[in-house]
Amino acid sequence: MILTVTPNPAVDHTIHFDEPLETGVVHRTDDAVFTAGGKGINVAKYVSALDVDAAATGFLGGHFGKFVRDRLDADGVSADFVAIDDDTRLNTTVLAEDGEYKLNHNGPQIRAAHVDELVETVQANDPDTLLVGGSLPPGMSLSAVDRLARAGNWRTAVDMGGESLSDLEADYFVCKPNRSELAAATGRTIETDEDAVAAAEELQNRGFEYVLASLGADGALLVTDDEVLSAPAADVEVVDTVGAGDAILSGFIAAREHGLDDADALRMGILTAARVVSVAGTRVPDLDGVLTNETRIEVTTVRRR
Ligand SMILES: O=P(O)(O)OC[C@@]1(O)O[C@H](CO)[C@@H](O)[C@@H]1O
Repeated sequence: MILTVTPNPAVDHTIHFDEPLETGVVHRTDDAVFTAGGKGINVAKYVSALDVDAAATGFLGGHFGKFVRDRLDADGVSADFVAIDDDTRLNTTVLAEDGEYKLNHNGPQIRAAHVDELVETVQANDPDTLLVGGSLPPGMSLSAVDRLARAGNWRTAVDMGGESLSDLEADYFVCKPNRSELAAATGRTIETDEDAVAAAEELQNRGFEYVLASLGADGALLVTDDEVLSAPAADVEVVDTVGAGDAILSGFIAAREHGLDDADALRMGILTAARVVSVAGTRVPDLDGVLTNETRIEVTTVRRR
């Protein structure tokens, strides 16, 4: 079973405008989508839709917290969250003619007792795989992530900001940096494909079993002990890119749970992301055909290690 931890869940609010945004103008729309989000929650939703036994935990409070619980319930994702006093945040994505704007709140205050309760919740669920995803809310330190990773016999995946990746100390199964997180984690400038490979390899050498680097329109890289694999992005019409990284990681983790090899896991990540970017916000798209690899994605070996 996979348990995802989202320390800082969100109601994802996605609104669309057929015009560029301008200061001093009231833009109006009737196109709004609300979903339960936060990186770990998205992974729980997507892997559940890929036939993997999954549950979600983290901190939830207030009306938005109730919204997230209700939506997970409606999506059939089991939830075991620690209740907090302050309100879960609302994150807004504005899709305008001039681009995609992502506006994230820092989130509610977390106390030490909440973190203790979270560790106990994870231990009670005793997953095979734990995933910690997204930003840390005020009051929760990075050492709490190492504590979660070390609190039982699970393998732990992380999807966190680049600087955080370089400061983690426990052993981790996989991390999923995007291009800027790779740069932040390694201090390297990433301009070419070769730069991305070198940075992902450097990160893998620091003790991650796998580094799954999501490179947007350039697809993704998977670095293992033995090789570096690369896959292009699928050719689809993109509505918005929110949740794309969570989807790549979900496809990868789900494939591993289904016993598929590294190349198929990378393929499944790409295919899951292609479906997620084709719908607004972080709602669960139709994932039929992803498990059976209906659209073939060419995976190439960049080099053996
Ligand atoms: O502020 P964080 O925790 O880094 O990211 C949160 C978030 O932007 O990530 C998800 C998409 O990956 C969204 O569901 C959510 O709003």
